[in-house]
Amino acid sequence: MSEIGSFHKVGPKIQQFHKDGYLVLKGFYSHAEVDALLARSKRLLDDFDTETHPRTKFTTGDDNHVGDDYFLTSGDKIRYFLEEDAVDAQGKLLREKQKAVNKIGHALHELDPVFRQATLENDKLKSLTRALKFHIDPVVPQSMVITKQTQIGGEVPEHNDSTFLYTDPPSALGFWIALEKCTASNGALSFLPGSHVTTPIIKRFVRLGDGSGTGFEALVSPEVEGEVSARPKGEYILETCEPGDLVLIHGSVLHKSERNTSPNTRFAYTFHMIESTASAKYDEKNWLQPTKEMPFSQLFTSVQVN
Ligand SMILES: O=C(O)CCC(=O)C(=O)O
Ligand SMILES: [Fe+2]
Repeated sequence: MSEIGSFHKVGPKIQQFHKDGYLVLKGFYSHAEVDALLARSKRLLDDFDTETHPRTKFTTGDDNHVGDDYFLTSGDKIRYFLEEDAVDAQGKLLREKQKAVNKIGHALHELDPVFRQATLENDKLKSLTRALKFHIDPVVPQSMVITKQTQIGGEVPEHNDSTFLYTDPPSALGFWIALEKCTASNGALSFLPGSHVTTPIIKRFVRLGDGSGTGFEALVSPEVEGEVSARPKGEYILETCEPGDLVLIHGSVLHKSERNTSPNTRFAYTFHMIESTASAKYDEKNWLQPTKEMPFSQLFTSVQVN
């Protein structure tokens, strides 16, 4: 049964979301939508130009800065990030390009018509977001396709998303859509239920002061950090998914995914929302910054225009 349409009937599910910090909505996206998103993802991989990519183009010097810049300026573009084990120290690709990309980001929702349709122009998604009452004026700052390639698909270590999209107070909410079957062996997501309540956001991922590179900055003093970062109780739950399942991820819930050691890729489309009212201040140190040409995309606004 697909959990679509009248989301108001799934009040208990919203309670579940608030209790666990995440919620799996089976079949939220239709087969046709998933097929279109998957086909488009593959098309984007075909379009990947290795000649101009900082990790693989011919270079005689230290290209770390170029790599950082490629990442830091990707917020309003469609760019490609490689699997660690797909490229050697000389920048030579060790497998064909379509099987070497770890993720594509970060403005698919804005620039690509198929992803735009699934995100900003999706009424079902808007109804869901309204029903969640998580944001008053939600904006989508970023989107990605994560491919988790066969055999070498990198693990995503334990984290919470508000560390990466910090607002004060935290307001990030992740939308993660399985485009392929996700199992224990190809790196399905797992979650620590309830950790969004017990685990405060104690650091944020920032652009470094000199404008190059990124790092973590503590939000609490070192003495307090020891106390609040103590292991939260409980066991991780692995959430296997079918194509079209949508997982809502609270910005403070701990989650992760293991390396894909299997012969099957694990394509997923993921985007985030944050609050854009003055009461949730977007941090100017965040790695991702809106540009004049492309401010963060509004999903809907509480301001009535009529
Ligand atoms: O797809 C993954 O393995 C990790 C995704 C994730 O952490 C997210 O979308 O917030
Ligand atoms: Fe995440």
